[in-house]
This record gives sequence, C-alpha cells and structure tokens, in this order.
Amino acid sequence: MEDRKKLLDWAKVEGVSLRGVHATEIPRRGAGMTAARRLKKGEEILQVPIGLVRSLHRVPEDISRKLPSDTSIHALLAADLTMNGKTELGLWKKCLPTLADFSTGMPFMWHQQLQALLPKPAREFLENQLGNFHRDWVRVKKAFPDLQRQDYLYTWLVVNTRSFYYCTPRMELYPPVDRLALVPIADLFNHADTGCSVSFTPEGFAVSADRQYRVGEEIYISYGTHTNDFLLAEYGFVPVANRWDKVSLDDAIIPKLSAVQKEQLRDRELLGPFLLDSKTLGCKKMQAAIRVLCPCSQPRWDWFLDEEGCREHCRERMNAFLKSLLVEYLVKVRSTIQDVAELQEGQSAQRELLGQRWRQIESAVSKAIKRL
Ligand SMILES: C[S@@+](CC[C@H](N)C(=O)[O-])C[C@H]1O[C@@H](n2cnc3c(N)ncnc32)[C@H](O)[C@@H]1O
Repeated sequence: MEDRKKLLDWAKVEGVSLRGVHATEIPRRGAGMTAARRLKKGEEILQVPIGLVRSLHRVPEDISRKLPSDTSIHALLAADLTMNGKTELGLWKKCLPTLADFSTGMPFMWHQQLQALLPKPAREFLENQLGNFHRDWVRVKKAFPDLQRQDYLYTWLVVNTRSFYYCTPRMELYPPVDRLALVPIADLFNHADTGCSVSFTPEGFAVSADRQYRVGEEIYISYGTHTNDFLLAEYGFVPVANRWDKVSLDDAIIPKLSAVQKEQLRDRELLGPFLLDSKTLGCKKMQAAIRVLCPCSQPRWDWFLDEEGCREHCRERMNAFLKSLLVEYLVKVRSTIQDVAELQEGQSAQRELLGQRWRQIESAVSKAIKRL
C-alpha cells in the first residue's frame, strides 16, 4: 500500500494524471482501478506522458548492442527490467506481482502434470510461450552470463502480463505480437470483455471511460477479444463472464477423422481449430467437419462442404450426430474434471483454476447439447 502510494506520488510528479479513479486492492485480482467519483462516458481518466512509455526506444544501448539484432522486443524489455531495477523502475517493480503470485495463475509455472491437463488451446499457447522464453533466455544468458534464470523469467512474465500493443515505424519490422510497450500506472487496469477505450498518441497513453461509472465500481480495459484459454495461458486467470470465449472441440472431433477425411479438410484449410461459442453450433470449420463425419452426408461430403449450410432434409440428422458427439465429449470433460480434482501435484489454487476452466467447458458443452 505504502509502496503504491509512493509510486503514484512519483507518477504525478512525472506528469501522470489520474482523474476520478484510484488504484486499490481487488479480491483475487491483485491491484485494480476503481471510480473515486461518478464518471461520465467519454471522460479521460488517465494520461501517461510519452516519456514514461517503455518500449524498444527506451532499451539502453549497453543492452541492445550485446544482443542479436533480431532479438524480440519482449526479450529486450525483460532484460532492461532485470538489469535496471534501481532507478525509478525500482519503485514500479516494488508494486508488481511477485514470482510466487505468478506461480499460482500462470500455467508456465505449473507442474507438468497440471500443464498436461490444460485444454488443448491453452496447452498450445503455453507451448508457444515456453518456446519463446527459451529462445529469449538462451540469447540473453549468452550476452549477460551473470544473469540468473529466475530473475529473467520473472521480468519476462511481467512483460508478458503487463504490456500493451504499441507501434513506431522502427517497430514495424517486428511481428505484430511483439510490438510491446510497458506503461506504468496504466498497467493497473484489470481486464473485462468490454472496457474503457485506450489509445496511444504522440503525447502519451490515454484511457477514457466507456460508460458512466458509480463511485467504487471497478474500471476495466479489454486486453483483447480473447478466449478464456488464452487469458489463462497468457495472463493467469479465467473470467467468469466472457462473450469472446470459445471452447475447442478438437479433442472430440480430430480422433474421429480418418486420414483421408483429415486430408480433405486440410486441403480446404478446414482442419481445425473446431470452436464452439455460446450462440452458434460451432464455427464454419466445425460445421464442415461434422458434415464430413456424419454418416448421412458421407457419399456427398464434397457437396456438403461447398454448400453455405446444410440442406433442410439432413439438418436434423446432422444435429443428432453433433449431439451424440457432444454427449460423448461431455463424458471426457467430466472425467478430466475428476482427474484434476484427484491430482496431488501443484498448489491447490492452481488445481482450482484449472478445474474452473474445465467446469466452464462442461457448462458450454451442456448448453450446446440443450440447444440441439
Ligand atoms: C496488467 S495486470 C493488471 C493489474 C494487476 N491486477 C496487478 O495487481 O498489478 C494483469 C494481471 O492482472 C490480473 N487480472 C487482470 N484482469 C483480471 C480479471 N478480470 N480477473 C482476475 N485477474 C485479473 C491477472 O493476474 C493479470 O495477469
């Protein structure tokens, strides 16, 4: 608390303006921002001057020169944070989550047995993350042999969970997902599927209220139109409400496809991911896979794939087929929930988070069955 007050005092001196909002502790979310008074829609509630935005341009040359020219911005920002923690960054670092905090939420830090029980998309995001960290760490360790893996991992996860997408002409050379910037104070906003509008301008970073707020209400920004599997892997939490959430049915569908059927779908770039949302009966790829698999359409699968939708005469049979597939998958989901509950490895908070995600999947699949 005291440290956050010092950080906010420092930020004010540096030109950060917080209007009508304050940073506070939110149960199970660490810090967050709440309305200190009634806020009007469109009101600017935060301005961070450009001088405080930490991105590629702020990485000191004594760091960037020692690393290969194609080192990721993520790697550079993490190296800067690890080695330059004593200046004003020290104040900011004191208010960040600890490595122990990350170990609860971030699957990156979990025991392999828990990682293996992640839903497929979350497992894939995690594998990608593990690969990226390994690539960055190998380079940074070679350039700075005294650095400790644990210290670098910590700051790498800080960048992973707290950066904003940002682009300067120089950054256009980097992949879009790596065009990152750290913005102290702005990084105190938690995520919701709809939130305040955020923008970078030549003057800095600004946040404006997306609607009216009452005193004490938490104010969110949106980290993007992400599914809960993505939010779990990248940020270490699963929201209760998320209109962008989708459930992967790859594990239900892919084992059912023959090699030929896979090839047929792959040729048309329809071989997954097979995603179920709360409104439709699956994405276009899933509908195509169902048509390929459904016994009634097999003689004419090609015809069905090319159609906009399934013709009336077989829709019923298709739906019955999808229902049987979902019912079978629901059994698997329930058995995974049981496996997670029986695990001995890892922390109970980690198992709880993983179980929570699987229960959301159970609920999404059950609701889809009812819609059929
Ligand atoms: C940019 S920070 C937001 C501020 C952060 N709560 C803190 O204590 O500094 C992102 C992290 O906040 C947490 N977070 C953000 N939105 C959340 C939400 N809706 N529910 C739970 N945790 C959330 C996650 O731990 C995430 O990695």
